[in-house]
Amino acid sequence: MAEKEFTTAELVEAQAQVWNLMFGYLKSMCLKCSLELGIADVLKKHGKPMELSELTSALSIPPSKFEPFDRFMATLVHLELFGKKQDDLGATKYMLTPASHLLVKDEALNITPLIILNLDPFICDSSHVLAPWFKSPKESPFELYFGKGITDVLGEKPEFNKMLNEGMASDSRFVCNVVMTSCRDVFKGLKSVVDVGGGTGTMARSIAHAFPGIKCTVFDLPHVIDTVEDQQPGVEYVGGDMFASVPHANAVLLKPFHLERMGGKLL
Ligand SMILES: C[S@@+](CC[C@H](N)C(=O)[O-])C[C@H]1O[C@@H](n2cnc3c(N)ncnc32)[C@H](O)[C@@H]1O
Repeated sequence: MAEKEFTTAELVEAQAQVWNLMFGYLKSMCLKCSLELGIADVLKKHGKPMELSELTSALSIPPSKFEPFDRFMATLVHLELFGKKQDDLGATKYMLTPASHLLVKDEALNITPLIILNLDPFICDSSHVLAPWFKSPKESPFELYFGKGITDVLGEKPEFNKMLNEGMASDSRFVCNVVMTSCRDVFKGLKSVVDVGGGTGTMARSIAHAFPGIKCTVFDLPHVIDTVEDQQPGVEYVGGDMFASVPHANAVLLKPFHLERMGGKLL
């Protein structure tokens, strides 16, 4: 059967689609840049919408970068990371949106450590070798890129281990808040819970705090459990390999597991 011919209009639309994919990484980099500049923190501290000149002054952006910064803010507004409105005098003012609220560092529910983790070259770089990975015997792109699995690298490099644990803990704080306010019923009747791959135990600590009658266990690889400094009484910490055995409990919590980080073993 002859291959379907595409119309010029379809191909022009397709080109826009491919361009969108081609430059998709810039959305992530804009998020990273806004975090590093501390735009959300400055807006939060100011307490009300800010004009561009106020933002550039608070962020110490030099005049030579005013124009690109203006375009950068327009991009962030387009991405709905920040909002803008005109005041009564017609001046454009920038403000926080729910998304940028999550970037404010001194807010309890900020998820900045998770963003820092996932946009660090340590995590991103191996995505450049996806194609060779499909044709290689390596278990993960990470292993192909770094020559060893992420667990081995984390065991050797405490700074990455710390970044991973802080990133996951910030995600857990967020999820805990949502679960504890909206899904409390799932814990009804439980006497014990084991958080498998529970990291530093943020989730288990919250459950133990909210439901003192539930025995909570954090189960993770030994090198992770060994680094937990503030082990809370009432929460048990157990090091081990989930593929060997898991401590017994009424319920098992798995949150969230990246297959690549598990060496692809769950695939
Ligand atoms: C993506 S993190 C999630 C951490 C935590 N559940 C959270 O949401 O913040 C995955 C966790 O699984 C742990 N892990 C990986 N392989 C494991 C294994 N074989 N046995 C137990 N834990 C493992 C990692 O050390 C890491 O802490």
